[in-house]
Amino acid sequence: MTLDIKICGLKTDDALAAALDCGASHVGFIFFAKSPRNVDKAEAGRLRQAARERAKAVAVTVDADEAMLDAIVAAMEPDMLQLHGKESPERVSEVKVRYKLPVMKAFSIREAADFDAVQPYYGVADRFLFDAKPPAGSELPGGNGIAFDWRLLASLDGTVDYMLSGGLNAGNIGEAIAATLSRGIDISSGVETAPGEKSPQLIRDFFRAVRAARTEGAA
Ligand SMILES: O=C(O)c1ccccc1NCC(=O)[C@H](O)[C@H](O)COP(=O)(O)O
Repeated sequence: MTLDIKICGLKTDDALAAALDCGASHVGFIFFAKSPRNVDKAEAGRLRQAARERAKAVAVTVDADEAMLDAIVAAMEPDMLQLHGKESPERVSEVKVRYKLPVMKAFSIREAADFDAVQPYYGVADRFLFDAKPPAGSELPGGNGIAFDWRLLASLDGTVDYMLSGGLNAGNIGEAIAATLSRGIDISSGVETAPGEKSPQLIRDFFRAVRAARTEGAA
């Protein structure tokens, strides 16, 4: 089974190049002013050119309105939209129709009951992203570098297409892959030296750890 790998919160040419050279399937750009990973629309449009034909460019937004989404879509021509706020199923549908793009809907998970919120989005969102619930006081719905209990994912039907996210890094990705049926993984702060500062070396280390875990799992 292939495993999609999304490197999120990219802002620089060297980090993007490392992600693409390592074989990232998805590269994410954050449009959220309070995030240290927030990127200017035009800059994201410039950066995403390198990803064409190599990886899917994902625009990550939080409860964005039409004006903001229109501007992002026009400036960077994403391949996918990641909705990381409290967007309702109706809103996800509207966004899909308006932009004719696949939508990945993010959910914050801390306990089993958090998966109850996912049900109304089946058949609406194209993919799910399960991330850890932000810690108290965090202004960021994502990118907090904390993991949730992956055993909770066992309650999901095996056909659910999701990306596992939250607090992944080269040290724990082997355990994460072994513990879940995830078809995709998503990482941000685990390949940073400081909030928003992606490290090409940490990106390479992460991919090396993924490859080692997959080889081990296949043996
Ligand atoms: O990363 C951010 O700063 C961010 C801000 C607002 C909404 C979403 C955000 N990130 C979304 C992602 O897809 C991250 O990769 C995901 O939350 C995992 O982050 P991390 O735990 O740091 O690996």
